[in-house]
Amino acid sequence: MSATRSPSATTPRRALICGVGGQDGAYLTRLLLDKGYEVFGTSRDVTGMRGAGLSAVGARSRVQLVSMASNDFRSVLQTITRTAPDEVYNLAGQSSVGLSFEQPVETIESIALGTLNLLEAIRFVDKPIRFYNAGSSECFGDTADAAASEETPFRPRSPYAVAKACAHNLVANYRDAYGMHASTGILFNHESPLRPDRFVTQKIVRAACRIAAGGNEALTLGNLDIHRDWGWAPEYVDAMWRMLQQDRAADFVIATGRSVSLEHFVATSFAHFGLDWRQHVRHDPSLLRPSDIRFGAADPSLAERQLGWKARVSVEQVVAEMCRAAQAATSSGG
Ligand SMILES: C[C@H]1O[C@H](OP(=O)(O)OP(=O)(O)OC[C@H]2O[C@@H](n3cnc4c(=O)[nH]c(N)nc43)[C@H](O)[C@@H]2O)[C@@H](O)[C@@H](O)C1=O
Repeated sequence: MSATRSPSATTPRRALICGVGGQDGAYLTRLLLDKGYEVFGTSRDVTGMRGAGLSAVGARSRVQLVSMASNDFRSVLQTITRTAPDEVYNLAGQSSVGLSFEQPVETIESIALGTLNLLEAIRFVDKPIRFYNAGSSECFGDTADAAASEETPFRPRSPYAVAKACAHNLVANYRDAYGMHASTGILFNHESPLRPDRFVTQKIVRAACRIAAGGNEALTLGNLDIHRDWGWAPEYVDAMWRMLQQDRAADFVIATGRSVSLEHFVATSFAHFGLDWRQHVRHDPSLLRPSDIRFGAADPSLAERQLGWKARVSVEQVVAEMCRAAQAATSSGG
């Protein structure tokens, strides 16, 4: 089976990235521009969009921004019709697991209904558009018994995970029922300097950086006794692209294959700045989730066999890169 489609020599391929304003949107835009794509990116209201991630990867002026509300079918259909993409990447929707307990309706609507609207709009325009859906390892729930593969059943433990499981099943159904080239990437945690503070990795790294610079503060965290497979986001967007170059659409687990504890992440981050984390971290029970995943572990071997994709960056390198970026921002007053 040939893994890669060859680009046309004359017309650049068009990609539509829904939810371009986040970490993955920025890195994916950069990747696709480098591959010669014409890139359109959506956000709910592009007039108010800061686009700091796009600027950080040097792609702000080269992506064509479009306002689109993915939970509004009219808006989605209009965007697909006007941009006429060859490939659609669905990265839109509420992305915080913690916040999904506070905003369950917005979470379900933006993820599940948003994905359904995109699938329906693509079906409606009846063009051979390839569709990537950002799935999540959160769908597996706890994987204490065995590393999760594409065959592992879902046991979601948050409104976010329930929404992602619904979107995943919709994509599989549209692939089976209508022969659509639609795939879900079941991505485990992937981090970078573009992560907002809402996610634990950036919260830790920036706090350690401030403390190292003389800040008089303690870092408050919820459950330290969790394990995750943390990878490097710029590598993960390449896996997304590879999925859409396959002759046959399928779903893939994307991860490093190694899980470590949050305590290891904290200790490595503080050690980067020459600090002992135990002196600076406090437990805050208000940061505990109503239900959480204790152990998340992945088996990404299918992606290596079929997509030729393998994570190269270790969690320790992720920490080092994030710490360097935080330090550079501090020195430049950012
Ligand atoms: C694959 C998946 O990956 C991400 O979801 P996440 O794993 O929930 O990411 P997080 O960084 O918010 O939490 C990681 C763990 O860390 C624990 N934790 C402790 N103390 C704090 C704390 O203070 N803040 C946060 N945020 N978490 C804390 C928290 O309870 C959880 O067990 C998203 O990209 C999501 O979109 C996605 O799909």
